Amino acid sequence: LPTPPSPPYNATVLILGGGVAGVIAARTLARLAPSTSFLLLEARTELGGRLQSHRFPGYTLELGANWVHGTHTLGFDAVNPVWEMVERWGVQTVVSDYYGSITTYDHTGPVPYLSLLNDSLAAYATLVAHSPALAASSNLSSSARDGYSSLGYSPHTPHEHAAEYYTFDWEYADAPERTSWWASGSSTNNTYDPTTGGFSRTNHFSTDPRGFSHFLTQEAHEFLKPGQVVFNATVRSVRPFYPTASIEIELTTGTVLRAEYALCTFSLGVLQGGIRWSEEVMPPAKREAVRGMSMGVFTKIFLQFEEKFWFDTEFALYADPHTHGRYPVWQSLDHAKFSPGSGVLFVTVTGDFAKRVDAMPEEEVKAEVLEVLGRMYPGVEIPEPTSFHIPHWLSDPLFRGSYSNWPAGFTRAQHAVVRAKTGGRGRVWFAGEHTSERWFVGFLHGAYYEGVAAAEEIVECLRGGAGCAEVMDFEAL
Ligand SMILES: Cc1cc2nc3c(=O)[nH]c(=O)nc-3n(C[C@H](O)[C@H](O)[C@H](O)COP(=O)(O)OP(=O)(O)OC[C@H]3O[C@@H](n4cnc5c(N)ncnc54)[C@H](O)[C@@H]3O)c2cc1C
Repeated sequence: LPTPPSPPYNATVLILGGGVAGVIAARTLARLAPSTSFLLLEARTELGGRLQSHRFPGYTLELGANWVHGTHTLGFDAVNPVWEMVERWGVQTVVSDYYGSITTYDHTGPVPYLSLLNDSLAAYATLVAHSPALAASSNLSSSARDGYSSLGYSPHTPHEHAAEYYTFDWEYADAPERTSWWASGSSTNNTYDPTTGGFSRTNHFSTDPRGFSHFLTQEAHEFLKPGQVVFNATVRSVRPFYPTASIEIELTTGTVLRAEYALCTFSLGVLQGGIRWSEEVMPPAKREAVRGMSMGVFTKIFLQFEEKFWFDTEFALYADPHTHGRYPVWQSLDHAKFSPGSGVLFVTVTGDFAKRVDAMPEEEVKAEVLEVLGRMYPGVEIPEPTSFHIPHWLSDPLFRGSYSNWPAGFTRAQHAVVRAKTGGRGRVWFAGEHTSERWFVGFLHGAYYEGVAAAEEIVECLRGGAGCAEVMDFEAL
């Protein structure tokens, strides 16, 4: 049995947030230091964080993460740990055919421009292939747009812009102008290229009616003991507790919890503006670095119709004549591979356009989406959808965006500050998708590895090792 914490502590370690990073950190603590008491605090009533689903009649929709990006390549060692859990718990997935199953449209209806998509894919492949050389030359400040331009790729027409959007913005949730060339390439290679330590080039899409989060909740059920998780626990402030040089967490209910150590796994968006931090926990240099990174917005808009009237491919790309990123990427779930007969279709928006959509009344968004469908299908009277749903990741105070993006000009040193532990004597660790340098584009596997790494350091610290000692000198920054 775990040793009870000595008064005045509620636990030796408080884990803040029950997404992938928090749950996997808890699992790591339970495995490596089973006698250590910990409490996982989560504002919602379930685990999963940005793994969240919603039901339409007969179909489970993934509002957040939907894909395992990269699995495993035969003959190579690297295996995506999320893929291992997905396989272990029998989560249903199918391979997404991003480039082989797509129909192209513009405002006049179906228009063939797949060759432009292939050009943009080739440009993207060259862009990411250059990232190791950039890292070696320490030339890390260029944007992906600088990279494209220097490689001779520059889209001009709406079709070319749509093709570039599909290969870039749709992944990074932001535009090439605002995204680091080096970091986007490095994260892509570390995920997809087995020859540079990545997993594989396949993307598996969850179709599990229990929700994609099933793998994480099952993993949690296996090791979490009653009383180790507190739901409906929304953290309001994090500060040191001086009498014993430990950490004090105040919930929005006014309840105060104390622990020797804390691990904060809240999203970058929440770190940027959702919590009252004491200066010891969020020194000015760290606050500045946190603000310097950006939180992308990736919003899927779901529609269900009585019956399907659209493309038979998995994906469709729409090129708007005037506005870049206006309802560009469409996915059909009423497809033989997914859920035939479901009548479900969704469109994804990102970046500035997604920010606009997040702030609009849903009826207006619906009207715009139906208007675009009308342009894609000029001869079809577009029916009223029977169900419609938009997740609001940006305005949700528990996330404040979808996943982090590494801006052009943001340095590795600044990122190290975002990740660094604080609290005077190293009492608060930070982990989550945004703290992963190797897999920064908000990947589930980045969150996983960061949860493991932070918990391992805490265990080292508990054992009296170096984990506690090495605290960054923020004053010197
Ligand atoms: C729309 C969308 C699509 C995505 N698609 C993919 C994909 O296909 N594949 C992929 O690999 N990744 C994808 N991602 C990214 C992936 O979901 C994240 O990288 C990952 O889930 C982050 O896990 P985390 O533990 O770092 O953070 P989170 O999941 O955000 O966990 C943090 C937890 O802290 C809780 N919390 C926040 N504030 C407080 C507070 N004040 N008090 C208490 N609790 C609080 C939250 O409720 C949450 O449960 C997507 C994300 C989104 C939003």
